[in-house]
Amino acid sequence: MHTLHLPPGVELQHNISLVETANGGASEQWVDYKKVKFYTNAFVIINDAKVLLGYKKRGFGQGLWNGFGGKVDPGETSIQAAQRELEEEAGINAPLEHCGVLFFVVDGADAAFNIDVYRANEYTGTITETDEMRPAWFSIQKEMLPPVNSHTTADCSSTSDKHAEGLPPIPLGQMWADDEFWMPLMFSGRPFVGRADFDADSKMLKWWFAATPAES
Ligand SMILES: Nc1nc2c([nH]c(=O)n2[C@H]2C[C@H](O)[C@@H](COP(=O)(O)OP(=O)(O)OP(=O)(O)O)O2)c(=O)[nH]1
Repeated sequence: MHTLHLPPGVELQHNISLVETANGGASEQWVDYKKVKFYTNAFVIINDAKVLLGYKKRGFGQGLWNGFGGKVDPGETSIQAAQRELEEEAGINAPLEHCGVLFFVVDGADAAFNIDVYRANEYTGTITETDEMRPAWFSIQKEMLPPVNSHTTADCSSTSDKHAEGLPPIPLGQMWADDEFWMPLMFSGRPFVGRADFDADSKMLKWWFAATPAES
């Protein structure tokens, strides 16, 4: 297998084999960055049918739907930060599992974001709106499942699952533009890495994603 050329900032924690799943953008070059800050982003996914997102009411990413997360504080591990942020922003606890790493650069920002992405299939507690986030459930539309799975999902459309009945589909038009590339990898349980660069107006300039090979 040929060696993948990882974009600057994307590092592999383990020696896993990866296949490229997406790349593109009008820019030739990746945006330069001087330092890196560490963040988390967590998703609760029930029965592969619905996902909990939060509407960001203020601050960075205001007006967008996203998982729950934020900065890793000094003295905290990434998983501790992910659990704390999920509780602070949605009022719940969940057995989070690491599922991917996203490297995110905004042109002109002082630091790049290294985002550990987590998922869980269950949660405890009462989902609660906070000053920062308004949580809501969305059904996982079939298009968010990778094509390789389409033959296995044809007879059991996730949107017809009783857990997702009546829910709106994931609002990709009101989310960060890179999410459509890696969310399907998260839903299919394929560990992923990727990088997305944005200009100051949140337009995506360049992107690259890879994941472990899909099971055939
Ligand atoms: N889905 C998605 N999330 C992203 C992208 N870029 C990006 O920073 N995020 C996430 C990572 C974090 O969960 C969140 C930014 O964190 P934040 O702005 O809430 O962090 P913060 O420092 O205010 O956190 P806090 O500790 O004050 O809660 O946005 C992206 O391209 N897609």
